[in-house]
Amino acid sequence: MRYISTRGQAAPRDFEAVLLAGLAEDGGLFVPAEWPVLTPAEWRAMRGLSYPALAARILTLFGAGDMPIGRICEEAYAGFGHPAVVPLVQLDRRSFALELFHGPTLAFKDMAMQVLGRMFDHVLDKRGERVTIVGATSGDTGSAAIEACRDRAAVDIVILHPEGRTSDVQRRQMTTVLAPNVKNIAVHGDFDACQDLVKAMFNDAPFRSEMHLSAVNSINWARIAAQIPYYVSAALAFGAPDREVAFSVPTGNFGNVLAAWAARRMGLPISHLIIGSNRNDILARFLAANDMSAQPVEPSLSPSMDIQVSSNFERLLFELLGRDGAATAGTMTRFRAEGRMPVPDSAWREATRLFSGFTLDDAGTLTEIRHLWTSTGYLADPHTAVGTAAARALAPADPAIPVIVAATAHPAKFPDAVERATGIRPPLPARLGDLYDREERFSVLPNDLGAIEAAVRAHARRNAA
Ligand SMILES: Cc1ncc(COP(=O)(O)O)c(C=O)c1O
Ligand SMILES: N[C@@H](CCOP(=O)(O)O)C(=O)O
Repeated sequence: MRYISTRGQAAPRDFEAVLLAGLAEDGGLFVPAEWPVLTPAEWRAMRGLSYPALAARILTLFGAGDMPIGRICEEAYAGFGHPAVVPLVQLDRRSFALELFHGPTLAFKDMAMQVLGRMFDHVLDKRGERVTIVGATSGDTGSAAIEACRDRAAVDIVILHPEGRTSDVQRRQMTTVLAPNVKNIAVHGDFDACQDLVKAMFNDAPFRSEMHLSAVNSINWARIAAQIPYYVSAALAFGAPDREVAFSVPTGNFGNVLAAWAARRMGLPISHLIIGSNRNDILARFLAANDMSAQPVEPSLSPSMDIQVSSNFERLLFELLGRDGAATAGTMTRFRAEGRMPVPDSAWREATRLFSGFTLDDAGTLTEIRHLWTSTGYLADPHTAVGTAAARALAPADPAIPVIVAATAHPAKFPDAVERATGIRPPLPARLGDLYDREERFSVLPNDLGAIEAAVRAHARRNAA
């Protein structure tokens, strides 16, 4: 399997090289040169596989088979808190929660990150190399990445989070990990600023090569690849490939729903992809009226989705534009310069045939958490609640199609919102019971590339010494 850049100017790579590279050197994102497409018989043959075996099977299709991928997946999911890894919970007659938060940091990011940490170990050990991972987080990627990379011999990791804009639990999950290879930086700015800083570090060629930068955000294709298996697992459980399913995905950076799109591109019968947004609803506005215009990021009760520039949209755009790298590069450059993405009408119409978007503000989110609790006894986190409300509002007309909602975080990560809605303060699992007593360690820096690069360099040098 070879990978090409969405901007058409980077040399094709294999899976291992894409894992290490993160962002392509032309500023684009890596995508498979050709999509693997499975026959109905091949999908059916996956029924009954354990989740780790299914994940290994999918990742092999994307070129990860040169690694000991079976062992990596077994180990990655061994510590999850549910025997099914990704259990399905019925919410009402036709909607179901696909719980993706049974990993160590209680959010769906663990699903891929536990695999990526082990992949990095394997590849770096084999090559005798060392990398510096830089990542941006609105709250969940950071803790999952730190948990997956802490104490790994060949990895230094620096995570940027927007100062004061995560939940306390999210921040503490990052800043209380005192492993020497981990550094947390709170940036004066929002998530988009953090993500821009990460991309700017990658686009600074001398710095990138000096530091051997790697990425754990979903700009890294390996993240998307490792998020595809749970869509496959859920669809198979409902009878795919012999029955259609729909997914509702609370969305920010567009990585999770892009993984669902990829599963469909591989031949899984997914009839609809419903995108749930909080008040930062650039994607919903795009789908409603081809209005992809970035506005200032506003804090919400679902802080992990407080994002306006959804990185992975570029991968979908590339497909909508007929895999034309020059057109994708031009569109992205104009978006960056003008804050508005000029998507051709035909491409927008094609997107709306599959995707639909729904916006839920904070009041609606609290109402939805309360409604779920009183009507079904299900305690949802605010992100998941955006997804369940979207599922109800935009369910496909055909009642035979089940709607599967990606339940992306454990309610205990957002106890204030859940308590406001239901009066119940969900407790953290026992292993995190002392989170509020642990020492926190992080730096606070301005939104300034020079300052951030200096901090990354100092961190990497200290650990190399
Ligand atoms: C809990 C939670 N839900 C939803 C999202 C949005 O997912 P994505 O950024 O892949 O669209 C995030 C952040 O990524 C998250 O942490
Ligand atoms: N919501 C995310 C934002 C980063 O998303 P990613 O999927 O690109 O890593 C977070 O929690 O940090």
